[in-house]
Amino acid sequence: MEQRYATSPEHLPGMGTAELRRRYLVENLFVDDEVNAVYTHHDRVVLVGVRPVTTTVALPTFPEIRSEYFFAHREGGIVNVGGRGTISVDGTTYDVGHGSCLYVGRGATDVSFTSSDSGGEQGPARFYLVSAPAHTAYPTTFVEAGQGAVRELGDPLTSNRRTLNQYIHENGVRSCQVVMGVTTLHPGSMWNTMPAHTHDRRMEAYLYFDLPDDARVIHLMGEPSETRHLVVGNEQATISPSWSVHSGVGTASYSFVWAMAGENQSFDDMDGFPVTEMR
Ligand SMILES: O=C[C@H](O)[C@@H](O)CC(=O)C(=O)O
Ligand SMILES: [Zn+2]
Repeated sequence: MEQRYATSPEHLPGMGTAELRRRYLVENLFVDDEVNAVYTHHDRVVLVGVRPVTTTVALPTFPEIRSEYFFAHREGGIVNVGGRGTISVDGTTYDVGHGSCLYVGRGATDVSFTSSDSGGEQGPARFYLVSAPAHTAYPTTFVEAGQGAVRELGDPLTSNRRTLNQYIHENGVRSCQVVMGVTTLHPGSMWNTMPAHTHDRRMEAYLYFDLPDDARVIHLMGEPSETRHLVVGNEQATISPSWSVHSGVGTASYSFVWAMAGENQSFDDMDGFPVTEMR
């Protein structure tokens, strides 16, 4: 498990491109038949990528979280950004298609991942797990792609028309900390989360997917008064500390999994600012 310690906004102006990417961009989560994990000390969120190809891949525990099994004192939300696959949780198997979401509650002991058709059009399943510490056990619950609470946002005239699906949230699948969903840009729209915001109560991670291989998302980060950018490829994640803007524009349309954890779960508890104040 890779350790990434928390940073403060004063650190940002001195960082060059390589350091920004090393701290806030996760490039290689999905490797054939492997489990890759990044521990971000921002709200103690762990990001995990699993890409089962030839075999079933079990979720191990990690020395860094000092627990007998991964979900001993954690919960997590999982979205499949690849081809159809299954997730087995203590003997129950969930059929998880592209864009569908499984919440796994604290106490789940044996969790494993399988691709249903790794040679298919969408390739092997790619399971993206966002985990945070949990104080109690909520039931493991599956949500089919598109069956969350839907918000239609933006306008094609400003190139930010998008459909947001909330899967794990206050009025949907319950959790201790993790709030999670998927946003899909409409064809011809390129901007996500513009106008942008921060939320000092929660960190947030974005995993961009369904982006063509030769396209990129220019992802903005930093305090609104001092922004930087990351150039992000398909199936790469960005870590956004509570003090950071998180908004991007693609060179093609795309989707992304957004996930948050921290002080509260209130989706609308955001700190907005006019775009004219950004620097
Ligand atoms: O705090 C909420 C998150 O930044 C995202 O849900 C925003 C988003 O998906 C969008 O505007 O497209
Ligand atoms: Zn946000």
